[in-house]
Amino acid sequence: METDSVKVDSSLWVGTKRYRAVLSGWYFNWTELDKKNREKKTISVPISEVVAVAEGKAEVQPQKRAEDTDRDFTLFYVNRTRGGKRALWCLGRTEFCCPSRDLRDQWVTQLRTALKTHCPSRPRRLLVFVNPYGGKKRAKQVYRSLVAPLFELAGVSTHVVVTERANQARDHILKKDLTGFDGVICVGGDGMFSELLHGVIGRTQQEAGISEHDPTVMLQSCDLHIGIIPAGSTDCVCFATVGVNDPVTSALHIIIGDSQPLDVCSVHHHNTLVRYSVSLVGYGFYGDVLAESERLRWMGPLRYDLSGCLVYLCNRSYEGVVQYLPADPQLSSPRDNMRCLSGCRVCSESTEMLFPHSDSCSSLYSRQLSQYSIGSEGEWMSVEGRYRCVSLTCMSSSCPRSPKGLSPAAHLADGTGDLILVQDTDPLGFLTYLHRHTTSKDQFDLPFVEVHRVKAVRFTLPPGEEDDYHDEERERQSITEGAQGTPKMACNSDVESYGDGSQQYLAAEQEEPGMKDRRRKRRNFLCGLCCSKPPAVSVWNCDGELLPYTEIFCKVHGQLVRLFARGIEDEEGHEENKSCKGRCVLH
Ligand SMILES: CCCCCCCCCCCCC/C=C/[C@@H](O)[C@H](COP(=O)(O)O)NC(C)=O
Ligand SMILES: Nc1ncnc2c1ncn2[C@@H]1O[C@H](COP(=O)(O)OP(=O)(O)O)[C@@H](O)[C@H]1O
Ligand SMILES: [Ca+2]
Repeated sequence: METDSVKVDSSLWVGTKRYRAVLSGWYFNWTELDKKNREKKTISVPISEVVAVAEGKAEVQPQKRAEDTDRDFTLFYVNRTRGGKRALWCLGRTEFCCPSRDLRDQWVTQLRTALKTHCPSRPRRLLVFVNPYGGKKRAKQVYRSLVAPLFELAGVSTHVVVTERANQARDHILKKDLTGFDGVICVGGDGMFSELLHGVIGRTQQEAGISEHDPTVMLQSCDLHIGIIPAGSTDCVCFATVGVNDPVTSALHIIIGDSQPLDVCSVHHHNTLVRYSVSLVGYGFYGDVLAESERLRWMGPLRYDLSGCLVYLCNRSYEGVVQYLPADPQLSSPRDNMRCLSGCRVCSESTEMLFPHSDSCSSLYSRQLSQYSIGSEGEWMSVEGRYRCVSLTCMSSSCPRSPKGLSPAAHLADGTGDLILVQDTDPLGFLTYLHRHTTSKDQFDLPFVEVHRVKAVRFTLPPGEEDDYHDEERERQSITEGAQGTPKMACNSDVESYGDGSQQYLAAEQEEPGMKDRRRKRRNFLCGLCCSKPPAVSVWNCDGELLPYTEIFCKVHGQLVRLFARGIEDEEGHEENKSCKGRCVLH
């Protein structure tokens, strides 16, 4: 077959030694001397992981570019090393010296041709949003020092926007001309990623003429890829889709054009879309932790540790009615210990059901497909009780704080989410549950914890349970109504239409000034430690944003968006590359 034919086969100097090098089809293989143990070893780099080929003895930093010698060329490629437990990617660099200039030109031309032939889907132009406000407030510096030089080396052009306000990135993607961009990049944390997610999904539905407010609608999957350069506090989405929150690793996944489909959960209140989520929709503990942490943002990532302790000490639980639509248990289960790794079988089988190639549906296929559309089948289940936390996660939600994640066997792209119900229990029991997120012990193997793989969830308050948050909300509405005379339904107050007909959703943080303060006061745990009447109602944490509603309907949309990633690589699968250690440049 043409692609397996040898393109170039010659001897080349690598360092002071001359060995054979072969470029054939998908791989560039060469031999070099391992300096450490002074023995020959063969390096094999897939063309798909070549970052750049440069004439001469080239360097990454433009200012250090060496002179162009006419018989040398430099190869830059993905090199895997170890960073603790996780496989980090870094930029490998090897200089080759050819016997003649012609042979050098032949190598460079053939390598560049192979790149173009085998990697047509690599991004050439990216729209980059940098959030100077999130995490340790180092996003600009991280981008400038670690990422921009790699994009330049790889010939990727960028338009960089350093945001000046919340939701600027979302609004830009929703309304500006995106012609010519092959992807959008978030330099920040989960909250910043969520802005790009809302922009890309909203834009795609706008262009497809689909109303996002209809909870039963099948959303159009989005082609514009999203990349994440981790520079936030939790960086859960990056960690769960790449396996590590390292800017260079993520930049290399973006450059080589990896593509990882991702499930997205839509959150509705009555007939209004409130938010989308890819990691956590959490009520109770995680909601209270987020609410409390907003006050402590000046602490950076540590704010979650302090607010986690404060919320834990308040020992709160909340009444709720949870209805859920179970996914097909024959396909997978949250307890089957099948971690979702790069090339995951469960996710690739779901692809067949979510996006069939053939029109003719086999009976099995049509039965399985139906499980992905809500409403026409399946039995809704309903439970009611008092819960420490109710969490819905479309993925493992692993993060540096919890390397296994909220649900270790959840899948990135299988069209389902895992619903975790932690019933009210004694403080020690709940601490055990939380602590197991940081150990290898099974956090679901506790009597007060249940987990279900689901396609949809509805949360409501038990009849008669007062929802003081909604009372405040209605009070706010009546004030607004008085002022404007036009009745504003609670569920429409979050939708404000712009002249161009596009609908913007006022995310929680854009609600009326003062509402957040009232909510925070109600939730302020320092005073709450002693307050006699704890709030009956918690608040929802949706990927790091607080939701302005308690009663919500969540639905999982399989593989709705795509990230520049490939899932978590199984460390064992790349033994041979460990020997490349120490050849990395640009730390
Ligand atoms: C006694 C030991 C306690 C350890 C508890 C470990 C809990 C694991 C927490 C995992 C949370 C993963 C879900 C991610 C949510 C993010 O979207 C959100 C916002 O992330 P961002 O700050 O925007 O990067 N972060 C939080 C903590 O709500
Ligand atoms: N320039 C800005 N000023 C203030 N807030 C911003 C800005 N840019 C983005 N944001 C908001 O900051 C929030 C937190 O950003 P994120 O990058 O997730 O940091 P962290 O991980 O620390 O929460 C996001 O919800 C985003 O909407
Ligand atoms: Ca999933």
